[in-house]
Amino acid sequence: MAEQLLSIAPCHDTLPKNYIRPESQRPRLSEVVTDTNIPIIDLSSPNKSLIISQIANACEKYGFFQVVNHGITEEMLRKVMGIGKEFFKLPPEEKAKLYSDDPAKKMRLSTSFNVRKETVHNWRDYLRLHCYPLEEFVPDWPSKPELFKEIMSTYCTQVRQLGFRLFGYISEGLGLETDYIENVLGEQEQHLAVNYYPQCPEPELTYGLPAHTDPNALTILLQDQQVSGLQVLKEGKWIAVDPVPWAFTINIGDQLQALSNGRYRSVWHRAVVNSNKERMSIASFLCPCNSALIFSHKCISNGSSLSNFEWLLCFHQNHRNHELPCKFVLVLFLLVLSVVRNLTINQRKIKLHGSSYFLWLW
Ligand SMILES: O=C(O)CCC(=O)C(=O)O
Ligand SMILES: [Fe+2]
Repeated sequence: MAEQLLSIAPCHDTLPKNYIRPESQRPRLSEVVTDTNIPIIDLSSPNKSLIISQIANACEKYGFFQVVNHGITEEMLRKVMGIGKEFFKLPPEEKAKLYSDDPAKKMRLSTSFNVRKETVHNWRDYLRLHCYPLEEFVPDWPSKPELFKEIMSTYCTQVRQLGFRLFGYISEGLGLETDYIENVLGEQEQHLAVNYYPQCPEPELTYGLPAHTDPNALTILLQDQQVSGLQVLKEGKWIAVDPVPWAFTINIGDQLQALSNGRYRSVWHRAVVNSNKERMSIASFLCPCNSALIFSHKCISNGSSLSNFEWLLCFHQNHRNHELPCKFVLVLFLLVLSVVRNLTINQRKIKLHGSSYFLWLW
């Protein structure tokens, strides 16, 4: 029901019960570290091998980095942020028309994460759009605000180009051909999420988005310029990734972790909320095409064939939208496969990602 949208509901003085996390799962905001070491990489440097090595280093150590002088103009980014904010200020009846809680929908305005299944909600509304190929999806995008389609489609095209440039640097950093990752991922899907986190009466008790890794290949995030909220997990501590003016925050997703045989990490991250300012972020997700088989290159995986971890990701990618009985068979198949095949990467990683895989799948 559209009334569940936080951007429609009247302001709350206290946090409604169904947003309150159990004590042990709360964000403990006072323990968050402000680490200025999350790498900031200047993409305009004439020294390409320096860019490649900085990105490789960031991917291995952090799984996260920010890029500046990335080629997308400040004017464009201001327009995108502006139109996103305008969208969430539309009158309730306009937003209600776009509301859906069906995760299979390729254009939906929704709230929290998956309101149909979850017991505790997140303090977030979001507009989720499929963006590639544009001509297929743009006709169904919101027609208000008036310039929404025009600005967002230009933005998506530019972000895609930036993503491909980054794939080139990441491939080279792994010792592969420049176009290796682009070729493996195939005719990539691209999704966009405009995340809107309203002011929250009790930010200590809830999340905008709880800890997760991104299941796609690469995420290109435009953060709110005024308000921080993104945090990444490093060595057991949550580190705030404060916005750098008009930078993009880039993170490695699970598919690139698999492709790099775990050398580059898809890092746990979360978004927290605050009591005095609303926040917005715009995430662009580059995803392999549905038929892509993600496995690590033999140079990275020491000549081994598909590991279980890679199989999990392949199956996740290809079957995540299937109905429950089909998923059940797939999970059984995976379990048998796990036993039959000798694991080629260390057990701990497989277990960790196996469990996050099961979370997505269900
Ligand atoms: O809002 C943010 O800073 C994080 C968003 C995010 O992690 C996501 O959309 O997957
Ligand atoms: Fe994320």
